[in-house]
Amino acid sequence: MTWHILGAGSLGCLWAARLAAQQQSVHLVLRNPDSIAHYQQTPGVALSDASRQHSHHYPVSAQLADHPQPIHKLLLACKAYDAEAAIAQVAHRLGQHSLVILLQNGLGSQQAIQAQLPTVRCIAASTTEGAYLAEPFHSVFAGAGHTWLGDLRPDKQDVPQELLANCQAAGIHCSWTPHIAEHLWRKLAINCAINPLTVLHNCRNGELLTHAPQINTLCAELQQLLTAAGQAAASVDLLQQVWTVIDKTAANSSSMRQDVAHQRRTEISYITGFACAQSKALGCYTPTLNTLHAKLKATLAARGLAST
Ligand SMILES: NC(=O)C1=CN([C@@H]2O[C@H](COP(=O)(O)OP(=O)(O)OC[C@H]3O[C@@H](n4cnc5c(N)ncnc54)[C@H](OP(=O)(O)O)[C@@H]3O)[C@@H](O)[C@H]2O)C=CC1
Ligand SMILES: CC(C)(CO)C(=O)C(=O)O
Repeated sequence: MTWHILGAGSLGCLWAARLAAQQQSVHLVLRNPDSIAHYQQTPGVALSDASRQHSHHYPVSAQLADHPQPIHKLLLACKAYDAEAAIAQVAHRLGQHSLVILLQNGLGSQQAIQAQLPTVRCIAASTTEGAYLAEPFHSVFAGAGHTWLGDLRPDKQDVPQELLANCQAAGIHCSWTPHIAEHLWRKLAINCAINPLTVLHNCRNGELLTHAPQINTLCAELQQLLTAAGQAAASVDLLQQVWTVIDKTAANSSSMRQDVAHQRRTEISYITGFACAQSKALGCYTPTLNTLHAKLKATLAARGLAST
C-alpha cells in the first residue's frame, strides 16, 4: 500500500522521510504547481537528526490534490486550521477502505473531518515527537517521542494492524489506544495551561513559575471541564502533570510563543478556543480560562495575527 502525505511541513516531511527510508511508497500532496516546481528543484525530502550533523535525502514523489490516483493511506499533516479545507481537496480520492491519520494538535478539527467523511476511517493521533523545518522540505527531528493513534468513535475500535506495522517498520514509535480522546484532551489541557501564558507574559516555559497561582486556578477549571466532558481520566493529576511539563521544558519556548515570534498563525481556536466553547456548551464555570482566551485573542489581533 502506498502513503500520501498532505502537508509537507515539519511532521509531514519527518514521516515521509522515515517511510521512504524503509522503501515504503510515499507521495507528497503539495499545495500548487509552484510548490511542485520548488520541490522538484530539491534532491527530495531531507531529514536531519537534532544535532544536524547527519542528513539524508529521500526521493519522494510529489503530486497535486487533483491527481487521479486513489488514496488508501493518507497522513494529514497540516495545521488544525487548514485541515478541513485540505481534506476537502482530496476527499474524492478516498474510498470506504481508505485510512486517514489526523496529526493535528488540539481538538475540533478531527471531529469536523470525521463528520465531513462519514464513511472513511479517520484515526486521530497525539504525538510527543518534535520537528522543525530547516528549509522547505527539510525536517529536523528535534525530539524523539511517541505517537498514540486511535479512533474517536467508541464503536470503531478494530486495530489497523497493517498500518501500525508499516509505521513501526519505519521506526515511528506508535501504539494504538482505545482512549485517544483522553490523550488529546489531556494534551489540550496542558497546552491551555502553558502556551497562552507564555505568549501573554512573553516568557519561556520555566518562567511560568512566577505565575503559579494563575496556573493552579486554571488547572482547577480545566479539571472541572474535563470531567464535565466525560474525560475525568484525563483530569487525574493534571496540575502535577502541568508542573512536570513546565519543569522538563523550562528552557523551551512553547509552540504558540514560537508561532507568535515568527508572525505565524496560531492554533488558538483548537486549543483555548475549543476549551472555552466546550465549557460554555457544558455549562462549566471557567472564568480564568475564558479571560485568558479573550486576552490571547486581543494580543494576537494587536500583533496583526489571526485570532481564530
Ligand atoms: N512540529 C512539531 O514538532 C509538532 C507539530 N504538531 C502538530 O502537527 C500539526 C502539523 O504541524 P507542523 O508539521 O509543525 O506544521 P507545518 O506548518 O510545518 O506544516 C504544515 C504543512 O501543511 C501544508 N498545507 C496546509 N494546507 C495545505 C493544503 N491545502 N495543501 C497542501 N499543503 C497544505 C503547509 O503548507 P504552506 O506552508 O503552504 O501553508 C505546510 O507545509 C499541527 O497541528 C501541529 O500543532 C504536534 C506535535 C509536534
Ligand atoms: C509546551 C508544551 C510542551 C506544553 O504546552 C507544548 O506542547 C507546546 O509547546 O505546544
